[in-house]
Amino acid sequence: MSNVPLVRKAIVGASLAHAAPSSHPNPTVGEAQESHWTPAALERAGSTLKALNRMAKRPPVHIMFEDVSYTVSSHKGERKILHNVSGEFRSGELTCILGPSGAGKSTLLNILAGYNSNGVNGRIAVNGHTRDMRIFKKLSTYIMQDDLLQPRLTVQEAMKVAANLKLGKELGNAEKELIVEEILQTLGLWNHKETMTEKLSGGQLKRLSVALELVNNPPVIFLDEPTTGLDVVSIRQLVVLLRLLSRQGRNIVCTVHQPSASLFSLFDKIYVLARGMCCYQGSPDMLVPYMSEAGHICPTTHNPADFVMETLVTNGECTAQLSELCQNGKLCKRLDRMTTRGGRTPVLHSDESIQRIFTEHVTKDQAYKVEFPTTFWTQFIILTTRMLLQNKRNTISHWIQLSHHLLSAILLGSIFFDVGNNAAVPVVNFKFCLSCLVFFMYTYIMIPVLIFPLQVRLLRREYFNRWYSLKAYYAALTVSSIPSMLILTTIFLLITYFMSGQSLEWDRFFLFSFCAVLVAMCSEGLGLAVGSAFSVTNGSIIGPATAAPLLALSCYGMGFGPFIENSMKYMMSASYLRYGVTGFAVALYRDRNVMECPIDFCLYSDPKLILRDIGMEEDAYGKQIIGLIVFTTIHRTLAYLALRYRLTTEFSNRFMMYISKFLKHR
Ligand SMILES: Nc1ncnc2c1ncn2[C@@H]1O[C@H](COP(=O)(O)OP(=O)(O)OP(=O)(O)O)[C@@H](O)[C@H]1O
Repeated sequence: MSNVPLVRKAIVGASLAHAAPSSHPNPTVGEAQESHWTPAALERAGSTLKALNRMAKRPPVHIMFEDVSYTVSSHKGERKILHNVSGEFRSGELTCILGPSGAGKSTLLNILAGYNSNGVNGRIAVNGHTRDMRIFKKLSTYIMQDDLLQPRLTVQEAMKVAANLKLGKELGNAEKELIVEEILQTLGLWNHKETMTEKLSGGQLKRLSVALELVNNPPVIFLDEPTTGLDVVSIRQLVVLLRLLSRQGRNIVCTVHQPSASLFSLFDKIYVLARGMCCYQGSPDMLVPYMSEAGHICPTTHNPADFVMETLVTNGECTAQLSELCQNGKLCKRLDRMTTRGGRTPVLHSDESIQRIFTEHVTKDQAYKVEFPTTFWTQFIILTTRMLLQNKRNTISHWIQLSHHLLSAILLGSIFFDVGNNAAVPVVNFKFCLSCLVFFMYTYIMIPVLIFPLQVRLLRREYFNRWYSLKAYYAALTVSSIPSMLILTTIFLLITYFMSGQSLEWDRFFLFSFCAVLVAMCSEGLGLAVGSAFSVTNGSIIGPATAAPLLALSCYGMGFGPFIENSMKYMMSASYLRYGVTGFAVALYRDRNVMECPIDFCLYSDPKLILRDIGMEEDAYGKQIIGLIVFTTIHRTLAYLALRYRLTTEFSNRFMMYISKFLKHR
């Protein structure tokens, strides 16, 4: 391909280097405040990111990909989303992946960040070596389009958690605080450090997403549509910020829908995708000459980004033509000497020097240690503290749950008022046990089914960016839910147990309550398993649908206990609810004195007979507790595996693929 002599003049837009000098003695403190958050202030603020620069130097990371294709399978057959695209993204550069909607931008970013691996073919290399995901994940961070931030934490608290998890013992507390302060000041968030994350504006949220991931100074940052939903000023501020971060030696790659002309000129490199093919790769200045070479002349008054998008969308043959011209990304159009509009020349390492620095760091640098920066216990303590703080601040949820437990307890207490020691109505008291069982089952299955899918989205970014291990998160999740569960369960039981007139023996109350807590924990485990694997909509169907047969099995045999068939006994032992209801009944009736009989004759004055006729005569309390503990462990392990599978692979894609393959072969 011949070089095009025509080099388009600098495109519209204020140059960073033309910014006026600061009058503030400390630019990071004064000028990065929101009201003065100009590109010039940012540029100067960035140069004073001393704390970040003091951290372990990260090697330049240069990403090269060759003939990358991505195929998805569905019931309609296979569909190729990316068609053997190639390209390279270099350290010290800010790259923009551009293209019409549905071109495959997010898909390419997902693949390069390592978020998608299923159905991907081709070669992805990091500094000349085939990418090792375990190492690459430590060097890169991925800020996704729909990233959610942890709620009920202030900006500073969120940053502190990030620093404690991501920096570990590498630095002391004072240094971590300094880094947090500097990043917040640079990103114009220092004045909002006490603001709760859910109260931040869209632009501030995006900046906080970047700030959280900057804490450990990653050499590669991927951002999917960071400018979506922001106004022009915020977009510009964000891109200027990314540009200055790239100037510190980072490799920053983002997708942008439709950059304005001034924004376009801020990127060092443009990678144009259309219909899963690369149509251009190179500096923004070279795009117009490149298009002219292919016979598409951009009017001088036109924004080159708009022009290329319009041409690709309206001219069907243009995609294939441009893709051929740049060899689907194998060719990169650069100026011979790439100078920025301030006269500064970014240092672009030759492949050999990058290779050398990389190899040195592989052996020496902390960055290449594969383990997490903190130990399991540190992660567990930080995450448990965060979850307890978030739970404590969720006052609306507390009131809802407290009201739910109080009202349900009063309702059940009223329905079954004083039936506990009445030998004339033993079946009614058994129904009381069943009602308590249903209460604990539905309450504790449905809470995680409804809440956990959102938690999974919150967890996704932190887990993918290796803040902590899933085991530590899961252990913290389990432990942090126990205090409120214990308090609410005790309130419910105190009311219902005494209102329903059960035997006033503390040991019976304790055994009944212990069994109730285990039913609640076991149900919560089941709810977590459903919430980990399914969306709220599907989970709301699957949760109760799973519980219904278990409930039916738990009360089978009422009235004909001695005649329950062996096959049914086996099936009933597969329902954790059977252990629960048996535990309740045994706690109330085993080794108990004769009950009161307010009428002439009561068949069930002897509690032994009740246990016999509901088929629980032979059942020991300890066996029920062991059964509940075993099922709690099974449910919670299933939940952990479902969560892990969902976070580490494209679970739903694979699942759908297997289903479609299965249907096809029938
Ligand atoms: N797992 C999948 N299954 C089926 N189709 C998929 C899958 N992932 C992506 N696609 C399809 O691939 C195409 C490219 O999707 P992608 O999200 O990468 O586009 P994009 O360029 O980021 O679009 P936008 O700018 O609108 O976000 C779309 O048509 C999308 O429907």
